[in-house]
Amino acid sequence: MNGFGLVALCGGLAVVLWVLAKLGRAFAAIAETLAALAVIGVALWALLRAVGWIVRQLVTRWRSCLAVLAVTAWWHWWGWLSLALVGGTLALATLVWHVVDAVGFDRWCGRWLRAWWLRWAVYGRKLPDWLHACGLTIRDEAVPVDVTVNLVSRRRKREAVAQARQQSGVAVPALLRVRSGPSWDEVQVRLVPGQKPEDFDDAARALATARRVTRVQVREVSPDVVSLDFMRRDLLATPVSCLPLPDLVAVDGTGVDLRGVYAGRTEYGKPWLLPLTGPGAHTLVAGATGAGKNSVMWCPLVSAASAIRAGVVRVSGIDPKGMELAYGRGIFARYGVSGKEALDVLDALIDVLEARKREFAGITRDVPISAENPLELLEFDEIGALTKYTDRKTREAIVERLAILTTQGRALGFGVRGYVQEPTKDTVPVRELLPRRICLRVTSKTHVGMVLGDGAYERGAWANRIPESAAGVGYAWGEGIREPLRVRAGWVSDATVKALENYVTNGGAQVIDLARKRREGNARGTA
Ligand SMILES: Nc1ncnc2c1ncn2[C@@H]1O[C@H](COP(=O)(O)OP(=O)(O)OP(=O)(O)O)[C@@H](O)[C@H]1O
Repeated sequence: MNGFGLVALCGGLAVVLWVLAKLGRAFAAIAETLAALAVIGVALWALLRAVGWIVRQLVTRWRSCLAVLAVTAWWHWWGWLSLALVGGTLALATLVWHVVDAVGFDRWCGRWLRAWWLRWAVYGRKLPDWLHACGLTIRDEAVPVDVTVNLVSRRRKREAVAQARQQSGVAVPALLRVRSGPSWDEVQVRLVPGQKPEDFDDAARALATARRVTRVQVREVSPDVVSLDFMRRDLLATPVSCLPLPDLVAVDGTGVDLRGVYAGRTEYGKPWLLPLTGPGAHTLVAGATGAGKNSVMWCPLVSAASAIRAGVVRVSGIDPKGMELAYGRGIFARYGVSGKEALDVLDALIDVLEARKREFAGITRDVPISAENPLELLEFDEIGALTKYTDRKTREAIVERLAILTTQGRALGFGVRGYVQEPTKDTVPVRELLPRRICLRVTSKTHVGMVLGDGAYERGAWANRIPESAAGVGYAWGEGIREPLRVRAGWVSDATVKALENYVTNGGAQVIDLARKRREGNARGTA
């Protein structure tokens, strides 16, 4: 290579080196810019997430946020000592209030504090896990599941599982609201697409186990919101009393609303009202022996005592056992024990029904209840004894008359209430004609469906699990009750039945002598 070639080579190398150096600098500047942009981007992203979190907390937990803000502001301006003093005084005042007036405290303060605490400490933290464990989450199958479990500690493990669940596309119903009553927590959740309220019905028992309570009631609040009601305390654990008999002197009118008379207490601590007239007055009460069917019969009668006394309600009784109703015989205007006597009672009622039809046809669509046209209430104890376990002719005649009374009776002022141990269609052929159903303790899960209808057990009517010690406890469903309602009938002692008899008869039984009427009728027929 000559001198010129060498110079050209060196020159070329120098140019390449210069270009490379320029390129290196340009790349370094680009990389620096990208790194700076990445840092700014990450910082912005973190900031946005933080702002989003704060806004979410402010919206969803505004009370807690306000409390934290107030405490911080107090600390900042007036110092920790005054804050501790005020906090201590408030805590002491709350404690005294609770001790002096527990009911008032719970109503005005306790339930808010408890709801707030339960949301933070229990439902907010644990509900997503319970819902997931009970199969109440929806997983997006398109996203691969990647669960990482950290075994270091239970808390870290739970966080890791929760995070894994989030990352794996699992949609968990959102917790909307927690309310806490004296015995129930109402926890509202929003369903995720793909879920239906029935899914929660099916999981009710599993949820109860997860929360370690004996009962969970699922209520549909709106199409996509359900309330999971957790029963913390059983308000029906002890017997419920019936109403006292009215003061004889004080009663001028009847003062009884027959569309809803007191029959006991509901599991929510409210009075349980049963209609004796109007839609849904015909009632079927089912329960195994000793379940407390008679308190469902006596308690409303005690509540309607002044109306019975005033003649606005006329009670008839069919008592195949000849024991239960016989104890308050004077209360019943008509009374029968045997199949034949039962037919007499039913025929007498049908006579009144026909007479009312003739009198009111074309005048009114509903017979007004009054002393002239009283509510004719039929109490039919052990209905199965005469609708199944008797001779075929009597059985058919009784079923036929019951069908007439139940299908035509409502508008004409008649109410039929039947009590049965075995609620099969075979035993009570008129079962479907008694729309209001009450299921006390029964011996089998299938009986729950027979009494309350399909799906009642799944929706929380666990009547086969009522303990023998809880006589009078049962589930009511039908007419105006959206979810099975746990109730306990008011306990009526023998002395109260006697007092009721004495009260409504004004000291002496006023009964219609059906046998004499029949004899008179026969005599008229022969003449
Ligand atoms: N509401 C109630 N609260 C507490 N105890 C009750 C209640 N109702 C009934 N009992 C008690 O339970 C027992 C059985 O009640 P009851 O006679 O009403 O049962 P039943 O369902 O009519 O049984 P059977 O069909 O055998 O006559 C009674 O001894 C009574 O003391």
